[in-house]
Amino acid sequence: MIEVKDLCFSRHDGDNKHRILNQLNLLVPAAQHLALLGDSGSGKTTLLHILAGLLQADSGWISVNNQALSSLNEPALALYRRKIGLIFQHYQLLDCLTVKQNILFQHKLNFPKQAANEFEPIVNALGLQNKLNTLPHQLSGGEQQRVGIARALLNKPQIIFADEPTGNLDQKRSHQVVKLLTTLCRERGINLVMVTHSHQLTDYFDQVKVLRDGCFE
Ligand SMILES: Nc1ncnc2c1ncn2[C@@H]1O[C@H](COP(=O)(O)OP(=O)(O)OP(=O)(O)O)[C@@H](O)[C@H]1O
Repeated sequence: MIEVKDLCFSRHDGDNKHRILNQLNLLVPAAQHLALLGDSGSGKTTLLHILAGLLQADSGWISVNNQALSSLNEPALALYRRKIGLIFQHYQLLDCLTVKQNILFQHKLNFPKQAANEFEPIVNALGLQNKLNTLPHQLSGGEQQRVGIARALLNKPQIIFADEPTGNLDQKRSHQVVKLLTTLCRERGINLVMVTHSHQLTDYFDQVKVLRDGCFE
């Protein structure tokens, strides 16, 4: 569950202060899925980064699974970030590693002593079983994004934040990827917050919010 109250965040551009998020409120109940829309520059990525513990809010209150983010010190924040999955528009795969190595990489870093038991079911669900020894540049955009989703899911995240994961895909592939992502998250009870520019993809979500002038419409 994600709760946000009166969240404010500004960027400084020289002497100018630019308010990006202004008294923002949000509630995403446990296991629910939120689609986050808004014009370019409206602050979607900024909000995602604050919720992921990558940026610090100026003021306001954020609670994720009953844990107040502002109360976490740096080691606790690092632990928090381990429990979330991040999916990016540009996939962020390591080009010198195979698909299998890419999917396992973060799990090995986060849980060096644990077996990746979910590897096979996740790879099969995403239809990647025949691509495991392939390098990322030999894959289509949709396939690369499925590798990004597999990598995020393997860490057994409580929450996934996805920043325009279909930004580089055509309409058909976008629907395939979002359908897979939402289905796999639902099966696992994972909260999902996905930034998108596409209103056509919002049918897969429980909630749709549009950012404008620093708060939701
Ligand atoms: N590192 C930064 N330094 C200064 N300003 C920034 C920085 N990153 C983003 N901004 C500004 O903050 C505002 C919100 O940016 P953000 O990336 O959150 O928007 P967005 O809604 O995700 O946009 P898009 O849909 O184009 O990705 C924009 O005006 C942007 O120019």
